[in-house]
Amino acid sequence: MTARFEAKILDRDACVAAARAGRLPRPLVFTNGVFDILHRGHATYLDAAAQLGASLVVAVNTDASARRLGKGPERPLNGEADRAALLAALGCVDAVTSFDEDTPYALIEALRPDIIVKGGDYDMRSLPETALVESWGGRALAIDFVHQRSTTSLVQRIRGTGDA
Ligand SMILES: Nc1ncnc2c1ncn2[C@@H]1O[C@H](COP(=O)(O)OP(=O)(O)OP(=O)(O)O)[C@@H](O)[C@H]1O
Ligand SMILES: O=P(O)(O)O[C@@H]1O[C@H]([C@H](O)CO)[C@@H](O)[C@H](O)[C@@H]1O
Repeated sequence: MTARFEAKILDRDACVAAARAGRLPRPLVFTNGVFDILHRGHATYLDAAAQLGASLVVAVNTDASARRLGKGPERPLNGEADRAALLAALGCVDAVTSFDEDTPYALIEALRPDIIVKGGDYDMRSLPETALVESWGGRALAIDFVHQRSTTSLVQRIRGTGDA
């Protein structure tokens, strides 16, 4: 039996087609990231992101793209299919796709979301994606952290190398 949430996982072309056909209602909110070990900070942030619009698309870095971010030699711990599945299982997420580039710029250009968001650890003004979304009248927002959690601190705790 296939889990129902698997239907939310779309390749890039299908995700862009769904957005263009109105199957992802607007305002369309977009975010991206590795989401290696999903934690409460992610869940809270994604729910807040979803409340900014009518539908939420989350794009995960492919494993090759995630490895290039330099989070550690063993990262990502969870492969892209598993990371996408856990995100798709969240009720606040309408679609999950992936990107293989270093940044989601080209995907955002194709999807043309109304709002892009990242967590409060990002300065949105420094991201090239901000000027891109603003070029068609969209907005770029950072959502403040409510729960201090991170995949990196969880890995450190498991290893006994951190106090987080
Ligand atoms: N505790 C948190 N609260 C709110 N948003 C978060 C939190 N942690 C991460 N985010 C946001 O979730 C998205 C994915 O982040 P990311 O995968 O880097 O999570 P992380 O747990 O910080 O991982 P890592 O420690 O590997 O960097 C980003 O937009 C980030 O800003
Ligand atoms: O999970 P992370 O490290 O927050 O995700 C990264 O976000 C970057 C951000 O969108 C700035 O452009 C992105 O470039 C990178 O590929 C990861 O998705």
